[in-house]
Amino acid sequence: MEKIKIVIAGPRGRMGKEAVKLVNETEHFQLIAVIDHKNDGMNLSDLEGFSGIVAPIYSNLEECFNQNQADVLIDLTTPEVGMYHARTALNYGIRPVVGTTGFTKEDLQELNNLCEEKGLGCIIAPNFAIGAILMMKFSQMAAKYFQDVEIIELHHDQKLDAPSGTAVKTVQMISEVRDSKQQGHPQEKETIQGARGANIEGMHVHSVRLPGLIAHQQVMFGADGQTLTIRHDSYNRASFMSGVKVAVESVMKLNLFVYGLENILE
Ligand SMILES: NC(=O)c1ccc[n+]([C@@H]2O[C@H](COP(=O)([O-])OP(=O)(O)OC[C@H]3O[C@@H](n4cnc5c(N)ncnc54)[C@H](O)[C@@H]3O)[C@@H](O)[C@H]2O)c1
Ligand SMILES: O=C(O)C1=N[C@H](C(=O)O)CCC1
Repeated sequence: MEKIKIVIAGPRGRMGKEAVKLVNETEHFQLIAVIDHKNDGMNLSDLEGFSGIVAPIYSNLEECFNQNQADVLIDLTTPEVGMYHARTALNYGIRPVVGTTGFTKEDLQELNNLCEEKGLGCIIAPNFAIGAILMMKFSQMAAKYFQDVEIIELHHDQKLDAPSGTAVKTVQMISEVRDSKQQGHPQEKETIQGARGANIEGMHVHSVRLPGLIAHQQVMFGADGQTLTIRHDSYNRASFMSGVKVAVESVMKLNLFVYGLENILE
């Protein structure tokens, strides 16, 4: 079987390190280069923690793509950088698998259009953990029967974006089945701004940031005399890697834009 040639952007990050390990340990994957805004011209194997993992380091994405024939770009960086990387990859005929969160609706639309124009696949996955995908799907199922919902997402305190990509995706999935509803008391007033969290499509999203956490979300539904809580917890970043693997394998067979791993899992 021909190996899938992969470039990873953000290899020294918390997720990037796990992705390097995954690609390095997967027989039909080949790490051909990495994108890092530091260490340009060095080799990954020269850096602490990557002993024996040979891949040239580029700070310039175009230079990397001009010098290496990649199939897939895995991006695990920051929203602005990730958007630029995904757009550039598609322009080079390379399929992006993006775990980076914080993309806007306009960003997603732009990538969708670019995929159509180029006839290429691209996967944007706000959460790669299979359990998180199920948590979102179960929440979507529950929302058919419970209209009142609040989302509490909890992450480590080094996270840059709020609300989380998973929370935004959960709102989107629930709004596909939930009639619009103004929740809470019609005359409710925040005496301190932000007390009710973010309001996305009429659903309140509360973002908790604490050291000790990794990635967690609970979706709470309420109805007369009962509540239902659906919760998922990631306790380490290895929990995301089976999803990254599936996404890389799937994107090679795709010629369209996919937002959310639930769309490719069987
Ligand atoms: N989809 C998922 O399942 C999932 C899971 C965890 C994290 N995330 C998201 O992935 C992203 C990364 O998370 P993290 O915890 O690894 O963050 P991190 O801060 O540990 O890593 C980000 C890395 O990006 C690098 N970087 C920044 N600018 C760059 C550039 N121009 N070129 C190359 N590299 C650059 C940084 O040096 C850093 O090493 C975040 O957006 C986070 O929300 C998604
Ligand atoms: O660590 C993070 O940052 C995570 N971000 C994702 C999100 O924004 O939903 C989910 C997984 C961890």
